[in-house]
Amino acid sequence: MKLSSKQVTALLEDHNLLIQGPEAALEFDFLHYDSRQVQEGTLFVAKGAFKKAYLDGVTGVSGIVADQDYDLDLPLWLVTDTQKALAVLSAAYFDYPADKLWIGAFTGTKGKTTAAYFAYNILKEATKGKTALFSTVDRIVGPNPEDKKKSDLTTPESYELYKDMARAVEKGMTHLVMEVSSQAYLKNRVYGLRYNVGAFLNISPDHIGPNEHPTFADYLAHKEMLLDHSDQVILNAGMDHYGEIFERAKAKHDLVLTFNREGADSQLNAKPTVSFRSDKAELHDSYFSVEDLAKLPELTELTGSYRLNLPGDFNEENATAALMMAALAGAKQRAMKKGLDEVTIPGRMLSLSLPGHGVAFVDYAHNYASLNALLAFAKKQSPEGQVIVVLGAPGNKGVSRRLDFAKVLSKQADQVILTADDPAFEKPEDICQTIAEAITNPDLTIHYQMDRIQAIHDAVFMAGPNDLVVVAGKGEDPYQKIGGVDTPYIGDFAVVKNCKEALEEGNFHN
Ligand SMILES: CC(=O)N[C@H]1[C@@H](OP(=O)(O)OP(=O)(O)OC[C@H]2O[C@@H](n3ccc(=O)[nH]c3=O)[C@H](O)[C@@H]2O)O[C@H](CO)[C@@H](O)[C@@H]1O[C@H](C)C(=O)N[C@@H](C)C(=O)N[C@H](CCC(=O)O)C(=O)O
Ligand SMILES: Nc1ncnc2c1ncn2[C@@H]1O[C@H](COP(=O)(O)OP(=O)(O)OP(=O)(O)O)[C@@H](O)[C@H]1O
Repeated sequence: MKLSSKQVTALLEDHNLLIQGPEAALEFDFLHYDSRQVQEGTLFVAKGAFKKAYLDGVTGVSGIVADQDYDLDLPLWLVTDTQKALAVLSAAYFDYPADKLWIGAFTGTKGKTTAAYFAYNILKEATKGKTALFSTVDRIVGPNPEDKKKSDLTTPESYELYKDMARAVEKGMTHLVMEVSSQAYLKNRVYGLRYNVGAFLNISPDHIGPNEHPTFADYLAHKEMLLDHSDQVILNAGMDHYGEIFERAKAKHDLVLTFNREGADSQLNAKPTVSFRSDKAELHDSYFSVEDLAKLPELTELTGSYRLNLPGDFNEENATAALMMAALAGAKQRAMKKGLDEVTIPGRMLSLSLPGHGVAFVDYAHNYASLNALLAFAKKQSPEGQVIVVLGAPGNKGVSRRLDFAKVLSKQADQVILTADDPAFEKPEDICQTIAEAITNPDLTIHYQMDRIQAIHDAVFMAGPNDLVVVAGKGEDPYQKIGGVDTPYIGDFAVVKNCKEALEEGNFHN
């Protein structure tokens, strides 16, 4: 893969990004945006919080794309937007891999990872293993263990995005399911990228603050951009702000596919394209049915009953979106049923029965909307027992979550053990104190245990046979952020599993 200076100039001109470029005819063997990755013959894109000092002593850069003249004695392409420039150049450098893949994208405040795993599992089945997944948890570019790596961002930098797409194409993948964060649009990581299908799951205030979105309106506007860049769109007709989001979708699409729970209030007085209903909600899985009310030819495989290998009524919503996306990609019902029947997602709604101590859920819920959905489900499932929650809140970020958690706990929990959750540079005791002080329900029993492993043990120990233990916030995260360090942690699910094993061996003591 190479780029010529002529190509670079033409690409930047085509996208109206070029202010001024060099005359010399050059050939670049490599493209990058990080000085630590430079190789011989690199065209370097200086983006974001780049500092000239990063290139001190670095050899190999033979041209630079920047939005200012760093006085580097290198051929310079001066551009209006370096992030867009990186996206455009990366797509070309990796030979436009997006054009060789069917791409389905999910956005929303909650459920992106879950719905993406559902659609991936179905499409993997439907395409006989030729589906890739770019999620917050894993990036999977092929069928073998070495084709899977942990993600650093929900939606990667454009360069990484196209690099991994190219790897997926090289490995024979034909389909890709990905998550698209609002930040990806804000930072132009997905500038110029089109999706075959884009699904909008829900929206509630989140990601508002320094380095993210200045306001909710800005957050929503960036999420809505997915609708402009998708050939077909799927909307949850039950979500907040549906009217506005529907209008935005309608402006670009003759047909907007929608879904809603059977019997839910119809927003905009319109019947959704697809409805779903719970048939049986269990503690470890759920059974639900989906109906294509609009009788669209592209959704003929959809109508039917499904078993979802995960509990949570909100997951039926995620699953319906995933089923619609898979149907639009041409999946057959057999693949849809099998995909959902077998799916598991790292750290999302993992459940374990604890002999004599009820059932435990380990879940990644870490903001108001997700904790509320999770505890509402848990409360519904344990009419005879108590909901015992183990949680904390992170330090030095998302401070408003502390009050949000107190609000949800006050409504939906019977006991809470407040503990550490990525305290960073704050004291977990202080964070827990803030949560406790905002709890308004005098009947909610509050315990404190800063050692997270011990806190989970305590919760299991105090749970009776009809109780539910909910361990929220970290899922299977393998570390705790303490000070500036990612301190290894065995993960909430492993702790609960150890408790279960000890209970089974009659060896569980507190
Ligand atoms: C605010 C934001 O989006 N920042 C992202 C952005 O940072 P940036 O461009 O300023 O890059 P930087 O890391 O500060 O460094 C500046 C430039 O200098 C380069 N550099 C840096 C050091 C060096 O020695 N040499 C060098 O050349 C870097 O490669 C970079 O190009 O680009 C970086 C990758 O190029 C991202 O890692 C970084 O995400 C940060 C880590 C982040 O936490 N982002 C969060 C807010 C985020 O994007 N979250 C969403 C999820 C939202 C959701 O859950 O819905 C996501 O999509 O993950
Ligand atoms: N449709 C939904 N509505 C409300 N809560 C949900 C929904 N789907 C999932 N959740 C809750 O949110 C948590 C996070 O889900 P998931 O990781 O799928 O969302 P996400 O959009 O990828 O989140 P993030 O942006 O924080 O990574 C889950 O563990 C669950 O508790």
